[in-house]
Amino acid sequence: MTDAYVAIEGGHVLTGRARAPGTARGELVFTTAYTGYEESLTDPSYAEQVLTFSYPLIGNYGVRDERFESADVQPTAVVARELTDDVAEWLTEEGVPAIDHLDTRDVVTEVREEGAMQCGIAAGPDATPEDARAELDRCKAMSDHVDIGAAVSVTEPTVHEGDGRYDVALVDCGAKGSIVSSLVERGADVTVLPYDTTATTVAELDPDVLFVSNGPGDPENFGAAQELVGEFAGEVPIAGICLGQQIVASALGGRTEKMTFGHRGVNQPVRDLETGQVVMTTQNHGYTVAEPGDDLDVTQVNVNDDTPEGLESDALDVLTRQYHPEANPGPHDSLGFFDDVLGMAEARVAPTAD
Ligand SMILES: NC(=O)CC[C@H](N)C(=O)O
Repeated sequence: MTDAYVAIEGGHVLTGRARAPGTARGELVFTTAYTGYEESLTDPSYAEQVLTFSYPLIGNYGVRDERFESADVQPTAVVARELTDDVAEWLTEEGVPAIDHLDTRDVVTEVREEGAMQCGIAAGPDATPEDARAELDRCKAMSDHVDIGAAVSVTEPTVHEGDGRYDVALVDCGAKGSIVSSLVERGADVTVLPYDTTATTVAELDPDVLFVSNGPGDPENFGAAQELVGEFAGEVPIAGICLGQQIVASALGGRTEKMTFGHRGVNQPVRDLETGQVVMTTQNHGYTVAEPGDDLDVTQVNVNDDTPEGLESDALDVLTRQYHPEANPGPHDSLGFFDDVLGMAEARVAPTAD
């Protein structure tokens, strides 16, 4: 049945089957993750994107909200080879258009060759290719979503209590829930702060770590978070994940750039330059740090393309990762990152004699 359309930048329209009705637009990206569709679909980093799953069957173990990373489905629309009824019903309830029965190999090949592209979606009994094209016409470039932080961040500080051993201020640029829980489980009280929090608020909290979260869009559209990093670097240990790494690098004199199609999946190999060890990581990013700046060292790289996966400064107590150590979805190989981050806090909580 053909009742769903994907209009792709450049003009052509792919056809498929509507699994959740509606119209939408966004940046067309793909993930190779073969598990963790609930986590991916609720990851705020996917805001303003149309998420294509390259794995051919999505939804075969149902939908359970305990696996959600946020309260909402975050991509503007979903594309897959085959979506189960469970996922189709969930996306219908959430009002997020979904399309299957198209050849996702073609979509992935095209995105790999042309880069992440704008697209328009129309799905449902009355949908037409023109509806999809009209959505494409209204689609903005990712970097033009200058207010994207406001759409995904808390509006008021929110406290998640651990056992009070450390105080972490988490700047919420679209944080995944499991970043918060990874810190709370390790004894941190986590104050989740709006993406545009001022230095005065952070100074009043006097945290042991300033942590910049993952999130959607272009890191250059997170000026307030960059200012916080610039203000507190050298005073308070700083950590960042994904968008957080990009924001930290930009704030400390580095530079970010957009990648052709990015890294999205759960088996991206990352090499630690000191130990030589390679770990499998979860990734979801379309920007990368092009230059780390003078203060930060690249300590980990992507095995496939050598892009920076870890940045550190011993002098400034900065530790960031481009991948997602919290997993959800994906392997748990790098959960130790959270111990290392809280290790920086340990030095402040219980300073050693030297
Ligand atoms: N997962 C993330 O934090 C994504 C970071 C950023 N929006 C990017 O696409 O590169």
